[in-house]
Amino acid sequence: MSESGETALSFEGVCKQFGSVRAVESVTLAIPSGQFVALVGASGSGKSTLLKTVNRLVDPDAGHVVLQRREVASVPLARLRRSIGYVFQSVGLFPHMTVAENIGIGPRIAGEPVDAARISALLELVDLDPGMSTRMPDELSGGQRQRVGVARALASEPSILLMDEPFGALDPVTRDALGERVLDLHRRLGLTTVMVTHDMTEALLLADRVLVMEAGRIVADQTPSALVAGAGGAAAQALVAVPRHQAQRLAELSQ
Ligand SMILES: Nc1ncnc2c1ncn2[C@@H]1O[C@H](COP(=O)(O)OP(=O)(O)OP(=O)(O)O)[C@@H](O)[C@H]1O
Repeated sequence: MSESGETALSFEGVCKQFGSVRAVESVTLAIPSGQFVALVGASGSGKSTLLKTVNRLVDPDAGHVVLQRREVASVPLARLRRSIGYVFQSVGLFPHMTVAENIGIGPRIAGEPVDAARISALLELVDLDPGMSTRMPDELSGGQRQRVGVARALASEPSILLMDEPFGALDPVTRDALGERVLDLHRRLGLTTVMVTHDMTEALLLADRVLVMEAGRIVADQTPSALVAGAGGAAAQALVAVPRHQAQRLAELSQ
């Protein structure tokens, strides 16, 4: 972790309701620059909704979201989204565009197209052969597509990376390798990263800090080592019980 002490992203009393569902309920939180945060919790607890308030895919009913000292609501939408790398589970590559065109789409829309050397460098960042730049998305494996999604998210040189279940659809080996790669990029590029995941093992192994959401609220805010040591309360410990139990069973097998 290379935290500068400066706050990169903060939520102040953020609320979002859909009809009668209180998806996000009074979330107040500050994320220092350079931190890798995992956001975990049961399905429907509000993780994606909270993440989407940062790039304004969701506008809160109340409260403020502040990114790099500017309230996101006051930043022109295109500029805001260019300053944020966003990776989501379904990747959303354009099927009729090559890998290179997909990676360069953000800068191109902004009128600052990237050259072939930059595309190659971005592909290398995510461990893909630059020769893949001319392929179409349907000529890639799921893991390769997700790597292209990460390269695309990094193309505008964002300082913050938001990931919503980025590895959810991948096999465990690919998932592990890509998680390590993203952690490496997070460190090397000095990013601030917020990752939504259902996988507590992934959260514990990748993040500096784990936030647990329940019914729209943050109910635990702990380091991985504190969580493993038993901190965070009942909801957090119910999630930690899964990897703990698996680790015990594996240890028994090796005896
Ligand atoms: N656009 C929407 N319209 C109506 N309800 C919504 C909308 N988006 C989310 N919700 C509801 O808000 C609640 C929180 O949803 P959200 O997607 O943030 O949860 P989550 O923790 O990310 O869930 P999952 O882990 O299943 O992705 C859920 O009850 C969901 O049905």
